[in-house]
Amino acid sequence: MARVLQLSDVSVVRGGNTILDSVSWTVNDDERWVILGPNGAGKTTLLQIAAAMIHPSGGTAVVLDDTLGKADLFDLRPRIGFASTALARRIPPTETVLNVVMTAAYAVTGRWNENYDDIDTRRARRVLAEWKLDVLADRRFGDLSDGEQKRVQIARSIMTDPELLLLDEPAASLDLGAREELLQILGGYASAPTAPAIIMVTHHVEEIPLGFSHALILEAGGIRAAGPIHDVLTADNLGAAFGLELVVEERDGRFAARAA
Ligand SMILES: Nc1ncnc2c1ncn2[C@@H]1O[C@H](COP(=O)(O)OP(=O)(O)OP(=O)(O)O)[C@@H](O)[C@H]1O
Repeated sequence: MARVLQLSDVSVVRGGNTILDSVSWTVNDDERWVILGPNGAGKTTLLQIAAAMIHPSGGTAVVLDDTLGKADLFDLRPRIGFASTALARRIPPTETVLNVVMTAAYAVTGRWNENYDDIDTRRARRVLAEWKLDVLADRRFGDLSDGEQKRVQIARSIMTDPELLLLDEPAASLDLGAREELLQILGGYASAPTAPAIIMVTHHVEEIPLGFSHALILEAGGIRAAGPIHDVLTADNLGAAFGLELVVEERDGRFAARAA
């Protein structure tokens, strides 16, 4: 077991607002975490720290082996897979699905004329097949459905075989069928012994795939609860974070929540 993320007293201050406040959190390489919390709690900001996209205003953040603020991020970034709607908006809609996934090998968005090795092409095609996208390889990204685009984003984020995979609301805006299809593939991926450490932000416990082992509930920039998923995703913890009485149920590894 190796540590992939270690935050010690991390704070993030933006425009005079404390967005994260003294967050201490450790993620190991055999753990798959889900982060939940109300709008504005700081979930995306926490993910940006883990992605080495921003530095903490205070405290220490070690991502993989590098301390943010001291390390050269050029080597670190390709070791981290990241999929979010904000990143997806930067993908040219006319680019083919195969190229969207393959360009991750060069950690670029917006430059689409690199010379690719056969090995990259083969790997991209294998990743596309794993994510049930092989038949769409030559289609334009912008012509895909929301569900297909979300799968392409994740396929792109795992193309480099990352040691840490970060997913910001991968199932947001999907219809029931597309959500379940995504969760099935993601659950299979997360459950495999070879899966990297994963941190996924979501708004709904129903969107947690199988294979996720830990949960962190963020509230107003601080941690309300963090640890093994069954200890953390309780009616008490979630009810307190969201400010209402909840019933939380788990069946066959999937969670559901509703007002009491
Ligand atoms: N650059 C910034 N300057 C000032 N405030 C910011 C900045 N970036 C984010 N914030 C504020 O920090 C808070 C946390 O934002 P963040 O996006 O991390 O929350 P979140 O939990 O992901 O929210 P949501 O669930 O709505 O996506 C919000 O109140 C947001 O308005």
